[in-house]
Amino acid sequence: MIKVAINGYGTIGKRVADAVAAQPDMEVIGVSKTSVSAEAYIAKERGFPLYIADIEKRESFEKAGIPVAGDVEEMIKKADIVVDATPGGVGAKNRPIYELYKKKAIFQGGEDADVAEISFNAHANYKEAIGKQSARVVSCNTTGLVRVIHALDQAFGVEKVRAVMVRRGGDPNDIKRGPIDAIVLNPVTIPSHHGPDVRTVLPHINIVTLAMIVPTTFMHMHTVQADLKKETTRDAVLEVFRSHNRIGLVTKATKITSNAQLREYTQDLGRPRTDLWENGVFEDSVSVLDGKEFYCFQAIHQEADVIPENIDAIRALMGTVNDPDESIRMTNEALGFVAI
Ligand SMILES: NC(=O)C1=CN([C@@H]2O[C@H](COP(=O)(O)OP(=O)(O)OC[C@H]3O[C@@H](n4cnc5c(N)ncnc54)[C@H](OP(=O)(O)O)[C@@H]3O)[C@@H](O)[C@H]2O)C=CC1
Ligand SMILES: O=C(OP(=O)(O)O)[C@H](O)COP(=O)(O)O
Repeated sequence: MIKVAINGYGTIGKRVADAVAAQPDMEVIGVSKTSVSAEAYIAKERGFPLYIADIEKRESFEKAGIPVAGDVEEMIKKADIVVDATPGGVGAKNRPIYELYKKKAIFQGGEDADVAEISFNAHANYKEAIGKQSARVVSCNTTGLVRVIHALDQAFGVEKVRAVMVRRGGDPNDIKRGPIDAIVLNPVTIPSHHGPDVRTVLPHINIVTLAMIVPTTFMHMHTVQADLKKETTRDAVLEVFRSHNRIGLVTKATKITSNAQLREYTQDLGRPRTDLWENGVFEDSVSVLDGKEFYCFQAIHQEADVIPENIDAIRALMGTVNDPDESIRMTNEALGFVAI
């Protein structure tokens, strides 16, 4: 069993912990926080040993009825691999301790690309990540873009991509950013950082992205346009998406045309935390004009789509599964999901 520590038991960390616990070949040996909050009680309820960044705070946790297993350094020593899910930029500050104890480490998209040896997406570069000491799972928007661009590139070749990220203003529980009532060009300059971030995984892709932030919390929404190298048809593209295990299709029959309705749908499907781990491509939006111009809308659940990628990154770095398709299958099966 791979011993996994999750350093940062927050929006992403708590989802990664549950996903690790569901896998047949790995276990959570500890999670960490800096202060008592709701997630500390969830970690206790799940039976995950809780470690804390500042051991001086042990009394505050124990007064709150939360047992403390030790400090973060002790957790790191016990692990084979650490998933760092601390706030953006904190991961880079934690890297030296992972290096000190020679622990493999997975970072998240809020870190700069140079935090790790490779920027990771299971479908795009799992084999290049095998055995590496560190990886950065690219952020939710980049994960969503890489999945659809890589699928199109493999099937038809991609000349260039132009995409717009309409990003959520904050996560549902992230009241620090609300209430929100504005459409913020973010950044107002073009391109946004997403294009260069896609190229950390797919360096050959000619891509320009634009981004803004809007008053919603449920999911991001992308418009994706790609010039394909080979002539194709809408049906052929839909077939590629239908056969991809992390690209879902929001079908015409559901009458879903928004992130809110899609969240309701994942809730009714019984997904844990209503998580949409796959891309939510709107079937009716999939278009191929003049045989080579591809367009679509896709919803990206920011809290969820990076979670299976973290699991596959664990297997790749640990070198326990060399076939990306086998790892992806194991991960999806253990999470109990088939792409919508
Ligand atoms: N939220 C999202 O939609 C997405 C986030 N990401 C990326 O994932 C990473 C984590 O983001 P997110 O989960 O939203 O962040 P959260 O703020 O939800 O969680 C951060 C967690 O890290 C803990 N923490 C903070 N500092 C330390 C420290 N020094 N040592 C140990 N633990 C610490 C916090 O504990 P405490 O609360 O007790 O302080 C909290 O549990 C970021 O890089 C982000 O960019 C990527 C895709 C989507
Ligand atoms: O939108 C996201 O990152 P990205 O736009 O850099 O891909 C993630 O959801 C994290 O966003 P946040 O930094 O607003 O929490």
